Order: sequence, then structure tokens, then C-alpha cells
Amino acid sequence: MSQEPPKIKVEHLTMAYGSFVVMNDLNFEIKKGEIFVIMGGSGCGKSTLLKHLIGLKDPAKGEIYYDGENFNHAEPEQKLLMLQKFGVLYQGGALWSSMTLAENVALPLGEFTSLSQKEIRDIATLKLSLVGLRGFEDFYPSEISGGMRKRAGLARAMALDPDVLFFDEPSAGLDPISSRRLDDLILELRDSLGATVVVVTHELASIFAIADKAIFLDAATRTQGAIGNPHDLRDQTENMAVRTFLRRGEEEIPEVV
Ligand SMILES: Nc1ncnc2c1ncn2[C@@H]1O[C@H](COP(=O)(O)OP(=O)(O)OP(=O)(O)O)[C@@H](O)[C@H]1O
Repeated sequence: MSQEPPKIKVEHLTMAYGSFVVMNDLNFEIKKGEIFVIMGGSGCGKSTLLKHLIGLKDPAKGEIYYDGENFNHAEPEQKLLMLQKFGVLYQGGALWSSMTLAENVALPLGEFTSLSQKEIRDIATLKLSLVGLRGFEDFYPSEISGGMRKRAGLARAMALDPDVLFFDEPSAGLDPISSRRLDDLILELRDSLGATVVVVTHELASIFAIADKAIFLDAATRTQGAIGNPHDLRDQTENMAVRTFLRRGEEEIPEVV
């Protein structure tokens, strides 16, 4: 019986800026529909790994596969098709301030599809309603809260019905309640759309709330510390750096659900 390849497979990935090696020999797989968290302390290489996964940076060594296909060695046309299946939510939400929320969400649809203006507007309205922003289509980013801006950014990331959604520090700058709502939304969207989700974060509450699987990038050893479900890692891993990170530096298990 043929087995479906993992959605994402990373093999012997070494990441570097010139001669400065950020991480050596990363190896992991992400299954379709999984929420995968990239975690670790400040400066360990989380954003750099995200950049490799979305094609903004090439590996110094190693390979990245999507659905069994080599991403870095794909022909340009093939690579473009692969890139169109990604939805990315950058740290600041990165909305255009001079455009309404509907116009922001419509932007990738206008660029990459041949849909009519009416169809584009309908899809923008639908995507905004999926993130709880029905009725806010004609608002400008400056007229809504930080949490709402993140959700609008998410609606835009979902405009082209991506297979894989990437989030760079989604809770950065949000208060704990908005952050929790965003976590709930990420879980809901994964369940309803079946998308695979990759999240960069160092927020413990988010890690425990959303991750099926997490990788710890260890800045001290410059390679992956451990990989697995964060609850299991917190309780069972022998790796002290991972344990300390997930226990917030304390021997007692922190009160997070
Ligand atoms: N463009 C660059 N050129 C050279 N070095 C870089 C560049 N971008 C990042 N670095 C270095 O690579 C390392 C990893 O950076 P990266 O931003 O990936 O870490 P991070 O884990 O995402 O950090 P943070 O949690 O603080 O955002 C750091 O030492 C950083 O200084």
C-alpha cells in the first residue's frame, strides 16, 4: 500500500548567513493537518527556519520537501505553484494602511487569479467572516484593534486557500486575551480547513494550547534539542535545555493548559 508523503520533510538542513552557521543538521517531518511549532530562545534561529520553509532563504546544506517534492531544486514554474499554496502571516500583520480590510484581503486574489471584481469582493467578505470580522470590510487597519489586525492578516493569508499556513510570532504585541483568541482561531481553522500550520513562537501558553508537535532549536548546541508533543516533552524529555525552556526555568511544571 502506498503511503502519503509528509506534508513537509526537512532533511539534514544547515542554515547559515555567510560563514555564520545558525543551526546544523535539522531533521523533521510535518504531517498534513498538523500544527507544528518552532520554539526556542531569542536569536536561536526560529525566523530563519521559517524563511527557509517559505523559500526566502536557501539552505547552506540539506533539503526541504513538500508532498515528497524537492522544494529547493524545483523548476521555477513548479516552485511558483508550490509557493502559491503557502499562506503567511508576518509578525506585524503587514496590512497596507491605505487600503480597507476587504481591499487588503483582495490583493492576492487580484494578483494571482482571474476572478471578477464581484467574486473577489465576495471571497474577501467570506475570509473576513471566517476570522470574526464580518461587517468590518470597509474599515482601515488604523480603525481596529491589534488583535483584529492580526485576524485580518490571517484572512489575507488564507485568501488563496493555502495548504500550509505559516505564522511568525502571532501573539507578539497582543494582550493575553487577544492572544488566546488567536490561538483558538488557529485551532478552529486547522479543524475546519484541514490546513497544515507552522507557527514560530516562544510563548509557552500558545505552545501548550496549539502544538501537536514542536521542535526546540537549541542556541547552545546549534541544532535541534528535541521534537515531540510539548506536554510529553515537558514531562518526559531528558534534554535539560528543552525541559528548562518548557518549565520556564523552574523545576515545578508551570500552570498552563
Ligand atoms: N540577515 C541576517 N544576516 C546575518 N545574521 C542574521 C540575519 N538574520 C538573523 N541573523 C542572525 O541569525 C541568528 C538567528 O536569528 P533569527 O532571527 O532566526 O532568530 P529567532 O530565534 O527568530 O530570534 P527572535 O526570537 O529574537 O526573533 C541570530 O544570531 C541573528 O543575529
